[in-house]
Amino acid sequence: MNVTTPAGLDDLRVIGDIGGTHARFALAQRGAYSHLQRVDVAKYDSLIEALKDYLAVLPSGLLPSVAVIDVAGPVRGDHVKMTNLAWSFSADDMKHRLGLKAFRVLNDFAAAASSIPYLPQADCFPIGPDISGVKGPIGVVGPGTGLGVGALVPNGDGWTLIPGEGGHVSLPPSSEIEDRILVILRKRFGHASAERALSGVGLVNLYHALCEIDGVAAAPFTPADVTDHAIRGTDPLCVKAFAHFCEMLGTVAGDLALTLGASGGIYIAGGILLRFKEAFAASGFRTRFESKGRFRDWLQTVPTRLILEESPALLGLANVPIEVGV
Ligand SMILES: Nc1ncnc2c1ncn2[C@@H]1O[C@H](COP(=O)(O)OP(=O)(O)OP(=O)(O)O)[C@@H](O)[C@H]1O
Repeated sequence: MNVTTPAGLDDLRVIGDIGGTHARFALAQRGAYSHLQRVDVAKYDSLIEALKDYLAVLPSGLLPSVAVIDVAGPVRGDHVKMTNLAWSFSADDMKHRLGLKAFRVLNDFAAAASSIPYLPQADCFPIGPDISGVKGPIGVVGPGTGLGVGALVPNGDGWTLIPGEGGHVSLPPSSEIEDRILVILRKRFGHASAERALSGVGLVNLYHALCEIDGVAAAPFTPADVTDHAIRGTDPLCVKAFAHFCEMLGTVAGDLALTLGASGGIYIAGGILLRFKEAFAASGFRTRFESKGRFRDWLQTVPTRLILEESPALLGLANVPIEVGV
């Protein structure tokens, strides 16, 4: 007989947040997690190798019976393929090979969104006015290796999770210079998605486009070089690239708020901006977020917050329900 435990929070679960650059593994039970380990995904050819290495060094007696994993990419059915990493797997096959009772896979920004109700206030840094007491749908957007987008919609006492691929919406330019940036990115990529500008590589794409517009040779900068020069003010085109990055993110976040009717707020996640919270708060992000013509008044009531937790998805994975067959 197949009995199901609706939440499955009592089972010791191994959780994993698999990004395009790092994977973070931990153990979770009753909504809290411990034994966090971050690994470089480039060191492994597959998820099972990385997961087995993590499980092998756990203290004896800690044997998870279920797994809840998120990946950067769409999750449709049993076979999962990541967008920015050459890993693919079958959830059912993983369950059997690891001898687990259940193996659930979510999109990484669905996992990040599901953490919002559990995030301590200290981990939410207001960008713009500190608006509290809001209710309603919540959006999450996060530049990292790619651009992740997810949402939570209130449903009775709980939430419905909306995974999507909002990082691949078309890039919305909102000024003459951004129109020119868009033309350059479209020539290069065909479809110029938001992710082409709003990610680690996107920062470099913006810098290159600005060099082309100014007719100067681009230096071989990494994303970290671009932000380093921007924050220290040592390269004017890096300063501009970071400014456009924040403003374009404001446009995308405002679009998400309007599309969802996100009166509960828009949260910014991802590994890039939490390194620069003051510079981000001082940027044109919030002004751009509110610049939506007749909807400015409404957007002024919507909070925008930077998540300071490095991997909010883990908190989401520790709390999502999982059906455990016994
Ligand atoms: N200081 C920095 N400034 C700008 N971009 C950076 C910086 N450090 C890393 N990045 C870029 O951020 C992206 C994500 O790297 P990060 O180290 O945040 O990994 P992560 O948190 O595991 O993200 P993901 O889950 O997307 O893999 C990469 O494209 C990387 O080049």
